Amino acid sequence: MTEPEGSRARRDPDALLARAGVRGDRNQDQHFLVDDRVLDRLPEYATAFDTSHVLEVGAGTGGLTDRLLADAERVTAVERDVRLVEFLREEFAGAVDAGRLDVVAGDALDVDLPEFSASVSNLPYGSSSELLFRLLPRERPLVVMVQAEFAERMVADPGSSEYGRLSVTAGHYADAEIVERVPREAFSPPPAVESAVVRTTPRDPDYDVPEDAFFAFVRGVFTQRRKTMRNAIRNTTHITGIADAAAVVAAADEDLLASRAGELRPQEFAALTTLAIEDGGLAV
Ligand SMILES: C[S@@+](CC[C@H](N)C(=O)[O-])C[C@H]1O[C@@H](n2cnc3c(N)ncnc32)[C@H](O)[C@@H]1O
Repeated sequence: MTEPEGSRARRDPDALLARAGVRGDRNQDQHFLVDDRVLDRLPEYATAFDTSHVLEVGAGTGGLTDRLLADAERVTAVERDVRLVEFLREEFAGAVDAGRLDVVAGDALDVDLPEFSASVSNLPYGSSSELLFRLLPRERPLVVMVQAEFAERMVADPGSSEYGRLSVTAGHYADAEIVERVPREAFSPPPAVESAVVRTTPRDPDYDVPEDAFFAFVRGVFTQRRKTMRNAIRNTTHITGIADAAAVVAAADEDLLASRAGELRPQEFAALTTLAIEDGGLAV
């Protein structure tokens, strides 16, 4: 009989790599976590959350999957590399047969995602941004390993050089914090740069705005982050979808118009988006 995952010693990540018979391919964003202490800590960052169904994006050789199965009732692990999908299904056959693990083969940007209660993932760095734009709107807690510089952009405050569209998006959906920095040596092969673990806790924003219009506005004006908002609004109608930029500029607060996108708080973008809808013909 297969031992229940919760009661067994954790799998050695080097042994998993050896059994899988693969080497991480940098071109496929394959940097496997081989530091036991980091692997053990990742699920601990999610202990305050509902872990009845944990989503793991990019399961690799299963070092993290193994730790997640120890705590979670169910895990869905998405993996794009078919060799690794086959390996995971064999290595974790007991959990698969028990209905506790579903290994989904495919690109996490395209596959149908389940109704997960939280996600704990060592994300493929090349797709971190698109993956977060997919995961954050699901309004579930996330514990994600990303490049350190990316993590800093996620948690950045207005006025800092790291503040941008990613910070506004993360801040719209959640409180985001860096909980750990992880050196390159924790991975095989080591990535080019340091990594960090970010935890996001979902909450409602303290403003009310139609989301599609808000994100179209934010996406547009950040393409002109060196310009004042007055010029950014005028120059980006092809991205924002504003029909009458002059009307928005005429109605907007002078201080906001003289600022740059990197200085505005999410609620100020929301106020300008509302003007763009009411006066500038921005569709919702
Ligand atoms: C950084 S590795 C993490 C592996 C494992 N979770 C670990 O911590 O050791 C990222 C994994 O995501 C897979 N991957 C890359 N892009 C992907 C995508 N778009 N969708 C699903 N998996 C992807 C890679 O094959 C790789 O196994």
